[in-house]
Amino acid sequence: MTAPTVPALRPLTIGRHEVWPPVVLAPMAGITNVGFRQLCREQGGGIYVCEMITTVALVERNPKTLRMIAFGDDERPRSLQLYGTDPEITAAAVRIVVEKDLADHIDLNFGCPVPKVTRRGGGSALPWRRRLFARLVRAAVDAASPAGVPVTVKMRKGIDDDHLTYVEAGLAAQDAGVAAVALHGRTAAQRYSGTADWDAIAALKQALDVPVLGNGDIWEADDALRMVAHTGVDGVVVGRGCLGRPWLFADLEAAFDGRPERRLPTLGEVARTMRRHAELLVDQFTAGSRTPARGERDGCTDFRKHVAWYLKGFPVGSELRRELAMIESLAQLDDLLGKLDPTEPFPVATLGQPRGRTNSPGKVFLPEGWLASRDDDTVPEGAELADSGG
Ligand SMILES: Cc1cc2nc3c(=O)[nH]c(=O)nc-3n(C[C@H](O)[C@H](O)[C@H](O)COP(=O)(O)O)c2cc1C
Repeated sequence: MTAPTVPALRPLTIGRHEVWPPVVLAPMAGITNVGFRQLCREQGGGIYVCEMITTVALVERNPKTLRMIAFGDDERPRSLQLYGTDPEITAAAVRIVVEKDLADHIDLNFGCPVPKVTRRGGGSALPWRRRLFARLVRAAVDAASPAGVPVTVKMRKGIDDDHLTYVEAGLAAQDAGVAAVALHGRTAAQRYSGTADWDAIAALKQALDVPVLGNGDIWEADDALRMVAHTGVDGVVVGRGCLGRPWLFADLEAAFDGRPERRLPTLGEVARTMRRHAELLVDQFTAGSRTPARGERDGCTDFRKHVAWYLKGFPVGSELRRELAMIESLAQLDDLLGKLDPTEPFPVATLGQPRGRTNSPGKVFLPEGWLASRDDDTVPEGAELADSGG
């Protein structure tokens, strides 16, 4: 396949931060913790967004939440995603971030499609209540701007095909002073099914003056170049494509630099990446643990969910896979990784294939009367989440 022609390749500018390549690791709850981000950052440049933090938990100084806000010493910009539905609570959370210098960039989550969130009017349901959306974004921007901390929003196309909000919400966010708008080209009803609508991303890019970031279905580096060529976006946001494949960030940097991609890793190289990932998670959990033994066990437990993604397509027996997905220590991991055939070539048939969450479309649960309440700017009751992550 010939490389797509990319119109304009410039560093991505978010406030005063200039980032090359114009690549963002999508926030993924339960995944993009400090250990995983370090692993990805070792591969290539970009913005690497922390797991989602809820504004209520931050304002209440929830200890688990405060531990989740962790960055590497050399991580710049320190990028944090907040989830909130109440402008005042969001502003209070942003003020804490700014006053305590917890982050250099704040992203607001308006993309979450899970029923627990949308049935209370939060996440991807919220932009529908357009006045509240505008008020919320403005509250965050006003609280962050005195410190020069840029605020961005990440959203979906809308609730479903009959209730699209993205252009109107993008313009409102721009008016409120955001530094960029990211669009995942799916509706809430689509969840993670079907393909992302890159035409919608192109339409948003046409409509806005602030940088637009495109999100959805970047599985390989070529996909990122194709998205830029198709939509003209200023940067790409990569989620599931890097699950079990953190080297995607090296490929993306090479692709944006116009260098050839690295050759695909053998199973031995994948095993070394798995070891590095587990080690970084153990470091992360040990830092927040009472004992090193506890930290090692918790780090290994966090690593387990990644095993199947790393081994996807490799001829590895189910018993070994099962054992790897139950590790409790790095020594156990070393022992099991030693049983893999290091010369096994990469399963090329898996290239470009969807990974991670691919669940089917579903009904979007909304608060009663939600669709009839576009201009109601009251905060939906009970929509704040007390707990971060998910
Ligand atoms: C496990 C998982 C957790 C996610 N958590 C968040 C989140 O906390 N905040 C958010 O804005 N999006 C979240 N997302 C959505 C991703 O950021 C991204 O928008 C989506 O996966 C589409 O991009 P992709 O096709 O590159 O995966 C999550 C996705 C997955 C798979």
